[in-house]
Amino acid sequence: MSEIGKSVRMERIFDRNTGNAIIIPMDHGVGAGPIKGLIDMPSTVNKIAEGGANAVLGHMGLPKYGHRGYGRDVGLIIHLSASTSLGPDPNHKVLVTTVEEAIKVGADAVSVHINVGAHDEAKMLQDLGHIARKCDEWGMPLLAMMYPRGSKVTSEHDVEYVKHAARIGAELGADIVKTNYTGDMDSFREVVQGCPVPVVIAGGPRMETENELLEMIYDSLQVGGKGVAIGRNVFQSDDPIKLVSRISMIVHKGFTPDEAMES
Ligand SMILES: CC(=O)[C@@H](O)[C@H](O)C[C@H](N)C(=O)O
Ligand SMILES: O=CC(=O)COP(=O)(O)O
Repeated sequence: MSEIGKSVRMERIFDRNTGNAIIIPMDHGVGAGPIKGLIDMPSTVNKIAEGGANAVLGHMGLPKYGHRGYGRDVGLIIHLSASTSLGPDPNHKVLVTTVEEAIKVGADAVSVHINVGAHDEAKMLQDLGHIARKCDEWGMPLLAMMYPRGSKVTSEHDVEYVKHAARIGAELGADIVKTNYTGDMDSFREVVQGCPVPVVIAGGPRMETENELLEMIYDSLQVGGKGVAIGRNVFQSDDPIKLVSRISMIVHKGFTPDEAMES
């Protein structure tokens, strides 16, 4: 029975025609505070929705303070993990919301953040397994943000670490994995081929140019990536509506970055 629920909800995150997704995380208010783009949440959500995003992702405060009650509908992913930049170890993510609480606010999916290689990796892995079981029980899709981070991780974009982190997410029950792009198509192909669930790429800090962002997105799709989960690069851009629409041309219509930029 719960498999039906997962299927129905997944279609609110992934376009049922293209099988790809544009997810815009807006959970930074916990980790980093009220940063640019996250002051007027309903307004930012509306720009993202009007641009053509499939879903927004955030903590419980997102529907509480960001629900619009108007405009184009988008999926809602409730983020269950948290840490802050003020804490002794921002890599130590703890669970602050339950799957049941996410259901009560209308979540179409939930997400957790796992830093593979971090000091508290063991607890985060336990949390991933626990939430995965709960999601299976409730028919709730689980997006796992799987980042290689820790004393043994020399580069967060190294394919050996990234593909390992992505595989962990799938094997421990995630329905979707979000992780870093590895910088080139050949290496990212290894990440996708080693992960049996859809992989979407993270954005990270602001890129120098919009074209650089669109190129990364386009390249990831050429080797099997299934979309994006990009926050700051979108909601801190000068024109989020325009940027999301360009990302949509690439993710859902197969445009090249040049074609999208010309639109
Ligand atoms: C911003 C929110 O958390 C909600 O409004 C979600 O976006 C859900 C709803 N589908 C919407 O599109 O407004
Ligand atoms: O939780 C944050 C994300 O999922 C990614 O946000 P970013 O701003 O694209 O790094």
